Amino acid sequence: MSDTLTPMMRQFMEIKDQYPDAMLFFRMGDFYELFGEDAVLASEILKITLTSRDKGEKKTPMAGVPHHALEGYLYKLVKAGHKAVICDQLEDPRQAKGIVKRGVTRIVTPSTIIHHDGVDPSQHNFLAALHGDDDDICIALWDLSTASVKLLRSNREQLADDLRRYPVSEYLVCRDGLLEQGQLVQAPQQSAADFARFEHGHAMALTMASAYLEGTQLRTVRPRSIEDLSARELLLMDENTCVNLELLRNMGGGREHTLLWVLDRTRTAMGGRLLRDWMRHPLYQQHAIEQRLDAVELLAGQYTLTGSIRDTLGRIHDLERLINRISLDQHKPRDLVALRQSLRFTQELRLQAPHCADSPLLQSQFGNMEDFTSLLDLLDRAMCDEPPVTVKNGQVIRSGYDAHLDQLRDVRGNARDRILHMEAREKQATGISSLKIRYNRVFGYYIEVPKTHQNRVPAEYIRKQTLVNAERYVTEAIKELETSILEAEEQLIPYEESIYADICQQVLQWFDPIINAARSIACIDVLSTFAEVAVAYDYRKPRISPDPVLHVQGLRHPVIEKLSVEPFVANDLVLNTDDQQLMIITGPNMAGKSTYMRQAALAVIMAQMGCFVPATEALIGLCDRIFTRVGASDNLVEGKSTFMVEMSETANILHHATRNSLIVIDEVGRGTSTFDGISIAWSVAEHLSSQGPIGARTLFATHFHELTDLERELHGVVNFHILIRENHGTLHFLRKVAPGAAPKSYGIEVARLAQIPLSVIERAHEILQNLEAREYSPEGRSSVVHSQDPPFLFGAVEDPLVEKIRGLNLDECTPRQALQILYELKSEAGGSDTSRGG
Ligand SMILES: Nc1ncnc2c1ncn2[C@@H]1O[C@H](COP(=O)(O)OP(=O)(O)OP(=O)(O)O)[C@@H](O)[C@H]1O
Repeated sequence: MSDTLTPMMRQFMEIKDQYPDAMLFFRMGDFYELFGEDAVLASEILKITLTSRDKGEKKTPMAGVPHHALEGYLYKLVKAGHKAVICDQLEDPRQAKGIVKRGVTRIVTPSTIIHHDGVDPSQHNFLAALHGDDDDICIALWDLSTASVKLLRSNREQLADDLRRYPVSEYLVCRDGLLEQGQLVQAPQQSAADFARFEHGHAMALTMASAYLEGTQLRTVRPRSIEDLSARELLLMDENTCVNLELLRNMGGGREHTLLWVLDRTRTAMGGRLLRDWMRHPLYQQHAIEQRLDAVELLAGQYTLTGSIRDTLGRIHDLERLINRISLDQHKPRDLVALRQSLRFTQELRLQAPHCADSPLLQSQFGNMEDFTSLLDLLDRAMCDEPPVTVKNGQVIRSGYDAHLDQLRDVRGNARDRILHMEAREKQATGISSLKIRYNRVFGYYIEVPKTHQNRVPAEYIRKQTLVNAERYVTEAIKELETSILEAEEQLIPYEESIYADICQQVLQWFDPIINAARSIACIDVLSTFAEVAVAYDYRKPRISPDPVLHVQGLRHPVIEKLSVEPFVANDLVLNTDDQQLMIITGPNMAGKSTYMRQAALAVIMAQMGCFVPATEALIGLCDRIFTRVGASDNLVEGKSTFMVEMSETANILHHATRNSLIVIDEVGRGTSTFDGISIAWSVAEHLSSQGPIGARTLFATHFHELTDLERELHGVVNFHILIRENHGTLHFLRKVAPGAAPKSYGIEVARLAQIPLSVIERAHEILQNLEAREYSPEGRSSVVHSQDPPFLFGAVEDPLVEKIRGLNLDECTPRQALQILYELKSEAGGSDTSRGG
């Protein structure tokens, strides 16, 4: 290290050397300063002024941010992919002998930023730790800001898909190659004792995550709740299905026009996060679902009660994150004020418990909220109403809370009065009316007497300084006064800080009750949101059945009915695993096939979340999984063609669906030749049918009319179509689903609607007639279905080979000639045998 460095820069370099890969924020007075390359980079990313430091060493670039604005800047840096190290002053600079002692207090990475400026209130912010081999990967998703963990299991094939569903901002892996963006960390030798109750893989993943977090927080970090999703009975949906149904995100990745967009009227941040959890993981347990539905029913039926519950909820801050910030020592005095307000309204919420006695779920949620009277009493007595941003500015603790603090404030606050009082006393005692008590930094307080009154100065005055026109003195009394004022000033802030820290400690004794209350508040928020939405949009309570049935009357699509300019047309739906197990749905493009099928899946998801459904009546048989094969979006990023995506999605369904699943197939086999496509669609339908190995409730939309023949072939397959009225070549979409197959496909009419040139439309009609002439056998059965005479797409064009065969006179051929002819024919047809004859 260079000898020319100042002691402070030497201290900086020593710390920086330990964290070469991070940007070091070095506390100096009211600023956090960055030096060297860190400063240059920070000035670019944070748009802050770059200056330079030029004290005894060569010029060093420097940039700084005010300490009170640190969190916002950290958030920006971390978002830009950097890691920040915070180095604080560990002692009061006024007390410091020589250079102020400094040390690293925390390290900030994407998953460890917990300040409200830096985290989305409606989302978790997870660190994902992965442990295991390709076949069995155990994952711990740890949200430091809420002290909660979710455990999942996955495998190599599904990993990316499983992780995509959660807001993860950092990944840890125990071995290379497990996940591309994962940071490699050393696998633990053994799991931490706290996690020993979990099975090995999860215990190891938890240990990896806790070691990493403790390394950033420089303190013990423990989760307060660990939920093992792999052990819960939940309705499973892969990420594809969530995207296809636009549950939380629309196809473009945004929140607009999703189911979440319709449902999210939560009033608290905690409720917002829980709603997303419930949407990702609807239940698969009749009793638990019914408990939620009963709670929603009670709330939906009591308008005034629910209104007042929701008003109260609206005043509760993010208790979960507040208490975690306090526990990780990253809080401001205003957080305690927010906590106080939130607890006050939590108390108010508790008063509603008796009105919710008929719902066991609501009762248990209210039961989990402790009485916070004594904590509130402490916060009321201790905390000012509007404390400043930091405790360093004082005025955080209310007067009357601590007698000594009041006394110190008194001494400082009354200093001016006491001086004026002393001045008046001295004037009177000496009879010098021009005597003044003044202050300067060299002498402190002193008495100034004009030269003209020197003869009246009492003997106990001690001369300190002579000016041209005046003399300055001190007295024992003035020294005492000064000492008490300065002492009070010096003691005041540290003393107030110590009281504040003590209050935080007392608050932390309530950590568990506050977290429990936060979770209950979240649950009450979501249930009352469901109630509000049910009333607002006329959703009804579904009945839940363990049998694989789906009977819905007047079913609507929750999103489209809100967006549609035309009145939404409701439809009925009956599905079971017996006589109506697989619905083949036909109808022109734009008729409403996708909408009808998606609304069925959404109704099941909503019901199993515990939400009422957009229907007049619904009997929902529990679904273990929902599968969708929808649309044909190229996944070029992953290098898969439209057809490949279609086929992988279909394969996934065929491998994993059970009799209790719900399957939505919106066309399959489109991205290949017609015959291949029909054949694939046909055999997929057979496999899914009740005669096949799966037999799940299935909605199957197709433009292949051939598939409607399945109704005659397989028990349980039923044709439905969407009604259309055709008037002089113009199509009217009636949106009504009716039994039977669509009479025709109307593709060309829809093409006309889309403004395809008339000449092309007319030619298409001609070609269609050609095709239709050959499509059906004389008995009216599809030729494709029965593999007789596959239709020629463009009329009867004779193959020259056929012509040649027809022209042969076999009676005049020797066997050798016949063989020769056969070789020739084969070679013309593209075969590779060589002729042996002459
Ligand atoms: N029941 C309904 N009531 C009112 N409008 C509807 C209804 N169903 C569908 N629509 C409207 O029609 C549009 C097209 O519907 P949808 O995408 O379901 O058609 P589709 O038959 O699946 O078409 P394609 O075969 O081209 O995929 C929807 O975006 C919606 O605006």
